Amino acid sequence: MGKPKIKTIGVLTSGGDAPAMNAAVRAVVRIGKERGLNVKGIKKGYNGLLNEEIIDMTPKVTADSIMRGGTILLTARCDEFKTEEGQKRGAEVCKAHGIEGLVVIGGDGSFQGARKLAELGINTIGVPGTIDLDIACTEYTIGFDTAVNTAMQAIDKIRDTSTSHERCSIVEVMGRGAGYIALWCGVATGAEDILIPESFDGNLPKVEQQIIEHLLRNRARGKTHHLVVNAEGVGHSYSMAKRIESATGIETRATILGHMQRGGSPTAKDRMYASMMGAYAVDLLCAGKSNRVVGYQNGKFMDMDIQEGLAMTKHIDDYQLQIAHLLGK
Ligand SMILES: Nc1ncnc2c1ncn2[C@@H]1O[C@H](COP(=O)(O)OP(=O)(O)OP(=O)(O)O)[C@@H](O)[C@H]1O
Ligand SMILES: O=P(O)(O)OC[C@H]1O[C@](O)(CO)[C@@H](O)[C@@H]1O
Ligand SMILES: [Mg+2]
Repeated sequence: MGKPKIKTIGVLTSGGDAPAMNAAVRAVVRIGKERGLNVKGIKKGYNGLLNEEIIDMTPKVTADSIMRGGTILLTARCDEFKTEEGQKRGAEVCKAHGIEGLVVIGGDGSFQGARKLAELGINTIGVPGTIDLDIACTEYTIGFDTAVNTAMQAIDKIRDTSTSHERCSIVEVMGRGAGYIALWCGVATGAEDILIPESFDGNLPKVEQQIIEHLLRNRARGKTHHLVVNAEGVGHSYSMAKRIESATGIETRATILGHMQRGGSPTAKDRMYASMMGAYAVDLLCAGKSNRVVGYQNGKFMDMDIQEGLAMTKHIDDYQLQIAHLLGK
């Protein structure tokens, strides 16, 4: 690889944190150094950019971070950056600190900000970091694998006690408007019902009635537990539990797993893919690229225009849905 034209790049994490964001940051720092670049770390996402919370990144700063959850750069959501003034100021801060290229590790919202910075002359590359897996241009996002495994382990535990008490349990998992975490956890824990926003038409009484009938059928067959994995995009787990209990007389409990799904030591897959994606982003910047998002498709890391990537829509595979349903029957 020839000598890159740019000398200094920045890296930030934005939106909800995701396990293995640290691996991506570490790769940006180490591969950046390898390519002869200065690397600056911007703390607290776009918030820290606007407040100029910028530090020099050396391999020492990222030492002992690859196995840690969260993000050593901290993260935030920043409404000011959604405004034109905020974005202009962000680009000015980059220029004032000599940051010619920027790696933004975050979700779809963060990529909107990255696109604006690219329009304002900062070479910007997005790296998909979100547990939700809700970015259409990539089959993998940093943190999803760890989050699914964390949620799966929690649900296994709930299933133990639910079976002992012969209860019905509803477990609500994260994912925002996407049902990937629910689908994966549901299949992986042998859930009887999996509720995801992609196949939810808004008719809650209908869904509850289906669960009630399924639960009663299973009880008649002698099944001692009934596990429902519900995506937060469907929600209403507590009220659902109350209505199921009063309709069936079977004790029903709801658990919302919440932020524990975003923490914890990342899986090997997340560490590996995040490392590759962080490195890939640096190499795109070295090649003079901007306004690109790194992805993983058909077994390969790739990149595409951010706008194009954001315009794509993602669908949960029909076959997977159908099989998930049959497995829980
Ligand atoms: N339209 C936009 N224009 C500019 N910046 C944006 C835009 N939308 C979001 N951002 C910036 O990106 C930040 C993170 O966005 P958001 O809260 O949607 O999370 P995300 O990156 O999608 O990650 P996750 O969904 O995993 O939490 C926002 O707080 C804001 O600073
Ligand atoms: O941490 P916050 O701001 O409550 O955001 C929670 C949201 O962030 C995510 O964890 C990641 O996008 C979603 O699954 C969830 O809806
Ligand atoms: Mg998002």
